[in-house]
Amino acid sequence: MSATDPFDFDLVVLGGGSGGLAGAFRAAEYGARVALLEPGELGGTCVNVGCVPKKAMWLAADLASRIAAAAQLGFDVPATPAFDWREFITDRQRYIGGIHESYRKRLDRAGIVLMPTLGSLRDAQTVVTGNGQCLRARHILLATGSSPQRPDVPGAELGGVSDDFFHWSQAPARVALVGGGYISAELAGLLQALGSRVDLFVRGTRLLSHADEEVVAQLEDNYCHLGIRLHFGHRLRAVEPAGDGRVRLLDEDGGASDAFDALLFAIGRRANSAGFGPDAAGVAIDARGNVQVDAFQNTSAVGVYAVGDVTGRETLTPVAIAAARRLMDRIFGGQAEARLDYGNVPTVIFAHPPIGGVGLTEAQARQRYGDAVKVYRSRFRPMLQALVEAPLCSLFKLVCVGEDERVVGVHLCGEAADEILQGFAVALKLGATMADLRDTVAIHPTSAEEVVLMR
Ligand SMILES: Cc1cc2nc3c(=O)[nH]c(=O)nc-3n(C[C@H](O)[C@H](O)[C@H](O)COP(=O)(O)OP(=O)(O)OC[C@H]3O[C@@H](n4cnc5c(N)ncnc54)[C@H](O)[C@@H]3O)c2cc1C
Ligand SMILES: NC(=O)c1ccc[n+]([C@@H]2O[C@H](COP(=O)([O-])OP(=O)(O)OC[C@H]3O[C@@H](n4cnc5c(N)ncnc54)[C@H](O)[C@@H]3O)[C@@H](O)[C@H]2O)c1
Repeated sequence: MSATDPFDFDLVVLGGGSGGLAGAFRAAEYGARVALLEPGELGGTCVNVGCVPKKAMWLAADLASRIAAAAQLGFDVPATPAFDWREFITDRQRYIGGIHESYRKRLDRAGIVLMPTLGSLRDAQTVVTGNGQCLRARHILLATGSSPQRPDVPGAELGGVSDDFFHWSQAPARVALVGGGYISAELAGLLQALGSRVDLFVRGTRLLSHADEEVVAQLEDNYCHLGIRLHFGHRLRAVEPAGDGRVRLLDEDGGASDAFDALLFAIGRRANSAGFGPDAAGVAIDARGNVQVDAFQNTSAVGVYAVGDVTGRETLTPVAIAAARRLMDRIFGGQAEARLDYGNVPTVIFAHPPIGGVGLTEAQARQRYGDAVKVYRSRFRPMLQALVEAPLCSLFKLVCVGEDERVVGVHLCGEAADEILQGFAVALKLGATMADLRDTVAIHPTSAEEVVLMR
């Protein structure tokens, strides 16, 4: 702080996860003096108990399926190979340790002051650290993320949440998952592939209510073929012990489930908005606990901003990162209109096979454009599945509107959907039409070519 500058920092960031780190680095690139407060491991949910360890487990599960396919195709490998989960986790955690280390080095190089502490707001320009130190800040970024929820039913403490899953050291023989969203869909596929028998208990009538219904139905069909048991319309009343450390689910109709070795709840997350003292700075929180922000990530307190899961908007890592970077471009980079366009965010669920989409689902498009909607679809067996004579199918679907058949939705369920979607998300954002796709020469033989060959 200079004699004339009342501020210790140009920016103080609460939270060293996806959004907080991205904001801190971008601000420092513009020459801002930045402090980052993070009481836990750098990288937040994504790096430690989210995207990264999840994708590692997904890769292990994908390998298991491919080894099984190899056994059918003449390779001298066992059809159900032994998997040393503990050894894999050691490798996974070493990889994550490398990410922590690289963040630490980058923070050092960027001159960002890292404080291993919780922060709270005293007012809109003052952050108090865990040991009572006051930091005067010209700007404050809230990037405190979210936490997994448990249902409010008797016995809920007998189940775990996704954070607990990442501490497991083996595949339980029988696993129950409660919830029909991203995490349930992902963990069901990977646990089944790694040797567990999975039952999925869903309150509604389908998985993944945000995604295209027909494409989700294809995933559900594939899951049934893989032996995952789907229980729709399940209203959980309680969880009770079933002996030997196992548990049983009781439903509101008086039914009782089989006994399970492990139970995980994946029923959504709640913003970490209570702990940093929003009231002291006049930061408004909505009824669901999310920090309210406008289109420029401004909270109701001048000079205080929020990005990522704590805002409850499109709670995905790349969204938190993009929102934080654009915010810093605006505050420190002189780009007065910089803000994230929350439309057409592509998203992938790392199920088996993966499922992803960008733009409007068919139902959303019909609601908005009525009869002007035209849908193209291709259902096919990828070559590897056909070679091993497995019943698993892919479904790729394009949602178009108007006479020029502008593509407003791309929805893919199938092998490599996770890698294929990104490029088509660019095409959709640029306003591609069916004619543009058809005018693009296919890459053969791939799954991706189906997108440009639809008639
Ligand atoms: C199991 C799982 C899998 C996921 N998979 C994907 C995926 O494949 N792709 C994807 O895009 N997204 C995925 N997500 C979502 C993604 O992880 C989040 O959207 C993303 O991490 C949000 O970033 P964030 O910066 O808002 O919060 P976080 O990454 O959660 O970081 C918040 C940080 O703030 C810290 N903190 C909290 N309170 C304070 C305080 N008062 N002061 C200082 N620090 C504080 C916390 O310790 C934490 O480190 C997944 C999530 C889960 C749970
Ligand atoms: N691949 C990815 O990008 C990825 C992966 C995992 C998580 N995430 C992010 O993390 C968020 C949280 O994931 P999630 O799966 O916990 O939440 P979710 O919002 O995706 O799904 C929650 C599910 O739980 C159900 N539910 C809610 N309350 C319930 C209750 N009391 N009893 C039974 N069911 C209940 C909902 O109907 C819904 O099906 C996601 O919304 C997503 O933004 C992203």
